[in-house]
Amino acid sequence: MTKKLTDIIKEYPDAVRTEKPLIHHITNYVTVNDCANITLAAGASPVMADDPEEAEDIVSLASALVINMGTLNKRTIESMITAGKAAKKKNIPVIFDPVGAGAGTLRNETAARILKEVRPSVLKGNVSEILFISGVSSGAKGVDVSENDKNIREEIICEKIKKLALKTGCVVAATGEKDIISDGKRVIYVENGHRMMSDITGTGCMTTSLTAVFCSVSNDLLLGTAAGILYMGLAGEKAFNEAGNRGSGSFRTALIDQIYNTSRKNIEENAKIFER
Ligand SMILES: Nc1ncnc2c1ncn2[C@@H]1O[C@H](COP(=O)(O)OP(=O)(O)O)[C@@H](O)[C@H]1O
Ligand SMILES: Cc1ncsc1CCOP(=O)(O)O
Ligand SMILES: [Mg+2]
Repeated sequence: MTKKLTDIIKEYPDAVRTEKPLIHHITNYVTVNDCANITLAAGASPVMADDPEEAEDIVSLASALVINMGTLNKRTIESMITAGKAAKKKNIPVIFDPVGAGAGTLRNETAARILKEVRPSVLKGNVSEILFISGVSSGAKGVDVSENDKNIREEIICEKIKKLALKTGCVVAATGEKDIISDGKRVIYVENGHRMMSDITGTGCMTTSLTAVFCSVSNDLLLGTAAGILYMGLAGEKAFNEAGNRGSGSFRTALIDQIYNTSRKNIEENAKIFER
């Protein structure tokens, strides 16, 4: 089964470089530049456009839409809903990252509203955000995973994700040391990555951008999502080997370099992706 998954996913980077899909982002102002650069590094083309007046025009040109609620405000909420609905109408995959869900009323209500009104194709967040949306009260204080949630048993997370996928109709992914992805029936685990990835802001957001990139060239959103997470994890491991000893700034640059230099050999030799 592992061989089959990697055999499919290893074709995606070449497809992206051939098709150069446009990825519309409505995202936060903390990590927006890293998201644009990781999208380019993967061979796709980013456009960041968050005004309600142009949301529909821009998304109609795109091959995928990222909705990232990291620095939410009333104006961008309107854009997220408008662009999200327009994308769904045109069958453009919508990747929703509910950054900070659980941290306050505006975020919590907006996440619920986007799930209900847009019905995203993929819901991808860190384990605290996904557990909160699935109804488990989260100990998270902001946008990072809580210590408490890091220790929740894998089987419990897996069950919650499967149920949430069935309830929302989304492919659901929870990231962390181990990443778990499900469409409600199939469950994929990715065990690549490095703990230094949580020493910089933006690894989650960049993973969401990559998920959108690969979903735009895949006809299987479960595999497109797994690919975004897998390639980010593989890049994290190599970036650590190359630059981890220099510190977190160099590690961040090395991560983008590794996506730029993604190789078939790396996925063939190092991917730890399993379907159980
Ligand atoms: N302890 C860890 N070990 C390995 N990979 C990790 C670890 N923590 C996070 N990652 C990886 O970092 C990326 C971002 O995940 P995460 O930190 O959960 O998201 P966020 O930045 O949204 O909180 C994912 O690719 C995930 O697999
Ligand atoms: C720090 C911060 N605050 C609002 S959005 C954001 C970035 C979150 O990025 P990530 O989810 O990739 O850690
Ligand atoms: Mg995040």
